[in-house]
Amino acid sequence: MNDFGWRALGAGSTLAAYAALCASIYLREHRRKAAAARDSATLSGSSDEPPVLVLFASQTGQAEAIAWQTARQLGAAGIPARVMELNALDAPTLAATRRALFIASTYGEGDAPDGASVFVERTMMASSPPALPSLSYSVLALGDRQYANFCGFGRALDEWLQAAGARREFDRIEVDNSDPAALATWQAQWGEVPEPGIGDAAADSFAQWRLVARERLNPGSAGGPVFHLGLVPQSGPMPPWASGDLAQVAVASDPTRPRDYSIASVHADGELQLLVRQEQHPDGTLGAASGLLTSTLSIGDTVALRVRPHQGFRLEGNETRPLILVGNGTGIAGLRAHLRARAVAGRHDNWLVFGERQAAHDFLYREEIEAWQADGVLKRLDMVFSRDQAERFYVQHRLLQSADALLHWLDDGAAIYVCGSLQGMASGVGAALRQVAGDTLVSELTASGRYRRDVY
Ligand SMILES: Cc1cc2nc3c(=O)[nH]c(=O)nc-3n(C[C@H](O)[C@H](O)[C@H](O)COP(=O)(O)O)c2cc1C
Repeated sequence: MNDFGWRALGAGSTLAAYAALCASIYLREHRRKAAAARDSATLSGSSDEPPVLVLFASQTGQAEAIAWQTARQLGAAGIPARVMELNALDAPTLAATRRALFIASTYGEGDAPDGASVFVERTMMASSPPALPSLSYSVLALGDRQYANFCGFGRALDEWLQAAGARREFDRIEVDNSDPAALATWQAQWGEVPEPGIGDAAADSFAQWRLVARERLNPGSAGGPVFHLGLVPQSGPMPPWASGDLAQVAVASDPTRPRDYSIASVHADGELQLLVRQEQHPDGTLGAASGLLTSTLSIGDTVALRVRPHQGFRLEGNETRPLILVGNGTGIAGLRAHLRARAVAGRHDNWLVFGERQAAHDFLYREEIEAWQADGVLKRLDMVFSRDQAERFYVQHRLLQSADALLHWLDDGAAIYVCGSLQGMASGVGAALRQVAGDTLVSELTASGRYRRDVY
């Protein structure tokens, strides 16, 4: 599942049930975040009723979208609600809370998503965890049964809350991908179900996009073939997106699991570009989505696709900071979109640390990266080819070697963006960062949005 350029297993089909909603209302919702809590408060029957905390633990935004929708539903029922990322919650606030709803996804191998990692470290693993005798709570756990630790984090959170003495208001609900029944059960708990309900109107938001370009970028590679693709809508204008966002590709043979790809271009490019590694199964057949995109489709053919906001990997909030961009393989896609955005914005304080196998075959987007280096869009470039020397050497090793520079950039306020394989690369980069900068600083960077990951 590593580095095939898609993350279908995880981000697939619950998204299918949400992405249309998200696509149409996400930006509006984002702007309404501050207003939402206020709205719900004014809808409350009694002004001194403390708000219900609606807490989300999210990696790619699904749990967050459900949290906002749940808060709106509560507001409509006259119950004031306050939405918060779990990382923003501290033990005293939780201990003082009477009612909380937790919406939590699972990543890695049963781990918390990045949006909860600081809460796990500071509160769940604290040597003296808080006592929560006055808290009544419910958990909605998002996950995918294809993973061994189905809903692992949601379950761990539920158990931790029990152990802290909190009272379960409703039994934990576990959502396997788009399972509409589970989502409907969750909604039914919070009063009248709004129109549209969670997941409604999702299926029709895919549009047909035409493949206008396809080029293999790594001929001769020892790894799977990697293709750069260009797509434009078959009709109508291109929908907006920001660097960091994802594109979902629908697969006819597997309609409940659309595949997510990091968008490699910016809107101003006039083309939605993807970088796709062709996945080959042991029996020789190609991966459903990667095979469709890299082999079955011909130039001029169309594919069902939609843009998916990925708030957690956007540049928002870090526009004026130096950027350290770290990745491997097809992870260059998300980093390239950010670098193209930075070039347009005239921000040249960018450091790219990118890993692949061999310079001769795997230097993806070589001309572009070298041009950025030449014209200063990249202030620093570290290309790390693992197989060009006797000992395997990866991006995390380069970061360790460059500890002084890393600390210097962080001192200057840099934000770190990591895109690519979760196993091996992103986990190794996380460990290297902790080794160089210390656990406390890394937690602070995560909590303040200066350490963001698009990993799969
Ligand atoms: C790399 C990766 C690892 C995942 N690991 C698990 C897992 O161990 N257990 C599980 O139930 N779901 C797992 N998932 C599925 C996600 O929890 C699920 O897609 C969830 O709905 C995502 O919600 P979010 O967008 O709020 O983060 C994983 C997904 C990805 C992409």
